[in-house]
Amino acid sequence: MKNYDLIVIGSGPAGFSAAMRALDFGLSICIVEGAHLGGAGVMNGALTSKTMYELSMDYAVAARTDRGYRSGSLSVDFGQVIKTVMQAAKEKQYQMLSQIETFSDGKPYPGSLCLKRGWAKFIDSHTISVTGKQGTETLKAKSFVIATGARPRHAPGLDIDHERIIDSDDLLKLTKFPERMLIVGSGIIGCEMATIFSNFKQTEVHLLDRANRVLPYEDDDVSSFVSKNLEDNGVIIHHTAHLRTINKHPNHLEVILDYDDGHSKVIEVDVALVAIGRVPNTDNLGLEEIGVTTTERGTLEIADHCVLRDANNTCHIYAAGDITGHAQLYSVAEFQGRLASEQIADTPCYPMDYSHMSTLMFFKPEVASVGRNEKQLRAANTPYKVAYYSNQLVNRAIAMRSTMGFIKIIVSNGDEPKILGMRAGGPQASAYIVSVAHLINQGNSLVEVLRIFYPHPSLAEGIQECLRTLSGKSIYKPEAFPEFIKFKEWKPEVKR
Ligand SMILES: Cc1cc2nc3c(=O)[nH]c(=O)nc-3n(C[C@H](O)[C@H](O)[C@H](O)COP(=O)(O)OP(=O)(O)OC[C@H]3O[C@@H](n4cnc5c(N)ncnc54)[C@H](O)[C@@H]3O)c2cc1C
Ligand SMILES: NC(=O)c1ccc[n+]([C@@H]2O[C@H](COP(=O)([O-])OP(=O)(O)OC[C@H]3O[C@@H](n4cnc5c(N)ncnc54)[C@H](O)[C@@H]3O)[C@@H](O)[C@H]2O)c1
Repeated sequence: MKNYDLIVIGSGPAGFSAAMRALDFGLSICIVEGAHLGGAGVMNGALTSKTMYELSMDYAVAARTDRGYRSGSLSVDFGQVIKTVMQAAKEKQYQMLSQIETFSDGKPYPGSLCLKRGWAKFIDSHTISVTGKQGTETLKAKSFVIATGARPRHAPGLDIDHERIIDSDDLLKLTKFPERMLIVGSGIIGCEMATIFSNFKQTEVHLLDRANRVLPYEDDDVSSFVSKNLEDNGVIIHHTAHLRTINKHPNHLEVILDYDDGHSKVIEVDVALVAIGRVPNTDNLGLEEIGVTTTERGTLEIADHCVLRDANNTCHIYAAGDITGHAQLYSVAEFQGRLASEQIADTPCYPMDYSHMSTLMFFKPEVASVGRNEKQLRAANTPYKVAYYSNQLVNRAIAMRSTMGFIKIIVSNGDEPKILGMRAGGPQASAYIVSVAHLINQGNSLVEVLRIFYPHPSLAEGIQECLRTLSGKSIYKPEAFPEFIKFKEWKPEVKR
C-alpha cells in the first residue's frame, strides 16, 4: 500500500494550492479528485462563469447603438459560447496536469506529485479508500488536507431535474439560450447569471428576490445600485417574492410567486435556475471513522492554521476552502490550502487575516468589496465615518462615457482614522480594489494614505477623492455636488 507524506482530498483551489505548497517542502503528495480537476475554481464555477461573463460583456458592447458605431447583423450562437467556455476550462486543466506530470514520481526534483481519480473516504485516521472507475484502492499518509468544497444547495420541495429546473452545475449542459428564465436566489451567483443572460439579450430574465434587496448582506446603497443596473439591463426583478411552486408542463414551466403584501403572480418560463447558496461536501467522507463531527452548518471547524478543531485531536488532518465555512471564495480557499501545507511542514507562517479579504462581483458594471461594510460595523456597534464619491466626477469615467459607478470608503472614527472597508462599483473596480486591501493590511492612517500619488486619468482617482472627502479636503465639494459626494458619521446610540 502506497504511503505518502500528504494526501489532499479535492483538487479545487484549496486542494491544488495545498499540494503545490507542500511540493516546495519536498513532500510526497497524492491529490485525490472524484470529479473535475480544479473543482469549482475551474468547472461549473469561477473560471467557466467568468469566461461566459466576459463573452456576454463583449456582446453587450458590440450591441450598443448609442456611441456612433453600429454593428451589422449581430448574432450569437449558444453552442459556440459553451465551446469557448469549455476551451478556457480545458486550458487551465491542462496547465494543472502539466505541473502534476512535471513533478510525478521519478522526476529529478525534490518532492513528488500524483493524481488519483476517484472518491476518497476515510477508513481510519491515516488511511483512505479511493473508489473510481478502476475499482477501489487503499492509500496511507502522514497528513491530510480535506478540500472537498461545496455543491449547490437544493431547497426542500424544489424538484431539480437538471434539465429544466437546474442549478449552477447544469448551466453548461443547456443546449440553447432559454427564451425565458427564472433565477431563484439573488445572491452573487443569481445576480451574475442574471447579468450574463441579460447581456446576451436572447433571454427574458426573471430574478426572484425574496429579501426585497439583491445581495442582502451588502449595504442598501450597494444593493440598490446592483438592482437598478440589472433592471436597466432588462432583468425583471420580483422583489419580496417567494416561490410557492413550479408546475412542469410539456413546453413550459408555470411558476407561482407569493409576494409579502399578500398578492400572488403566475409567470411562465422555460428554465428555472436555483442559486440559493452552496453546502459543504462532507457526506460520504467517512468522517465518523476518524471521529470528526461537522458544525450545524455542515462545515469543518478549523483553527488559525487550518488544522481541524476537533475533540479527538486529529492534529495531522487539516481542512481548507469552502468546506471550512469561511467566505466561499477562490482566494480564501487558495490561501487556506497553502497555509495548511506550511503548517504540515512545520514552517513559520502568518495566521489568516480576513480583514482585508476582497470579493469581485461580475455584474454590469462590476462591483468589488474589501473589508467591512456599514451593516457589519453597526451590528458590532463600531463607530465609523463613510464617504461616497460618484464616478460622475472622475475624468477617466467621463472619457469612457461610463459614469455609472462609485467609490465608498469607510474609516474608523478615532483621532487617526484608518480604512475599515471599501465598496466600489463601475468599470475596472475589480482591478483597483486590491490597492485598498493593501492599505487595510498595512494599517496606515488616513493622513499617511493621502500621500500616495494616483495616476491620471485613472478610475482609481475616485479612491483618492473619496479619501480626501473623509478628511474634508476633496477638490470637488459635497456642497456643490450633493448627489455625487456624500459624507456621513455613525455612532452607536448611548443607552441610558
Ligand atoms: C458559479 C460559481 C462562480 C464562482 N465565481 C467565483 C469568483 O468569481 N470568484 C471567487 O473568488 N469565487 C468564485 N466562486 C467560488 C469558488 O469557486 C469556490 O470558493 C472555490 O472553488 C472553493 O474551492 P475549494 O477548493 O474549497 O472547493 P472546490 O473548488 O469545490 O473543489 C473541491 C473538489 O473536491 C472534489 N471532491 C469532493 N469530495 C471528494 C471526495 N470525497 N473525494 C475526492 N474528491 C472530492 C470535488 O469534485 C471538487 O473538485 C464561484 C463559485 C461558483 C459555483
Ligand atoms: N464573484 C464571486 O466572488 C462569486 C461568484 C459566484 C459565487 N461565489 C460564491 O459562491 C457562493 C454561493 O453563491 P450563491 O449566490 O448561491 O449564494 P449567496 O449566499 O450569495 O446567495 C444566496 C441567495 O439566495 C437567497 N435564498 C436562500 N434561500 C432561498 C430560497 N429558499 N428561496 C429564494 N431565495 C433564497 C438568499 O436570500 C440569497 O440572496 C457565494 O457565497 C460566493 O461566496 C462567489
